Amino acid sequence: MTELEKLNAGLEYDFWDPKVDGLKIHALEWCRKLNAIPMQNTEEREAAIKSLFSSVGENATILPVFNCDNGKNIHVGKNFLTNYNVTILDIAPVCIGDYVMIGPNTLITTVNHPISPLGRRRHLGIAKPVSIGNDVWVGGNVTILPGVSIGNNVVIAAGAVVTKDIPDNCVAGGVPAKVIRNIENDIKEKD
Ligand SMILES: CC(=O)SCCNC(=O)CCNC(=O)[C@H](O)C(C)(C)COP(=O)(O)OP(=O)(O)OC[C@H]1O[C@@H](n2cnc3c(N)ncnc32)[C@H](O)[C@@H]1OP(=O)(O)O
Repeated sequence: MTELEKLNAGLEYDFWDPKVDGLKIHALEWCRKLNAIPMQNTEEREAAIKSLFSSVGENATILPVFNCDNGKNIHVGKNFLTNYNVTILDIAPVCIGDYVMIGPNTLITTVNHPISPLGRRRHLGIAKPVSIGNDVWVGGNVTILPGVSIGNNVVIAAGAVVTKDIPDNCVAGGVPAKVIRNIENDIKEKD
């Protein structure tokens, strides 16, 4: 198996492998372009977001500085908003629904490194997908860890570290994040 095949199979891979490392080039180039486009050039920014991501719905707003690791592993629905300094390490797929807002300085990471120092000296990584449902507000300074699924109609409180799945219809917060309270979904068909 090549290192890329191992990565895509969810196995440990060598992140120094040139083909694995090469995935960053597209992201670095398009993040640099997107971050440099003035905010008032809406159409140019939307075109850059489309080039950066695998898929994105209408009305995407991404404030600078945005960074990601591949871009083509990011799938986003409509009405997506990220505030300043959001980072998505999309070594594995990151699937985000409709009407999702992400607060400043938030990190979504799909990648872990071994706990063993020998594994880290061998530059091993392991990637697991992250998914976020519809109508989710992720507050500022949140960290979402590899393999986590967040349901629909969820608020992640500022500063949370989300280590495990979060169900639908709740506010979750803390380190590690736990459900703080359940909330109603007041969305109707016409909304
Ligand atoms: C897209 C953007 O740009 S977002 C802009 C950036 N803004 C932010 O990041 C703000 C995020 N907002 C928060 O974190 C808010 O505290 C909210 C939305 C989670 C408040 O949610 P509510 O359900 O109304 O919480 P409420 O204020 O009633 O507090 C409920 C409990 O949760 C606790 N709590 C509230 N916020 C947090 C938090 N960030 N972390 C941990 N616990 C929290 C409260 O202390 C309280 O605990 P208690 O019952 O023991 O007293």
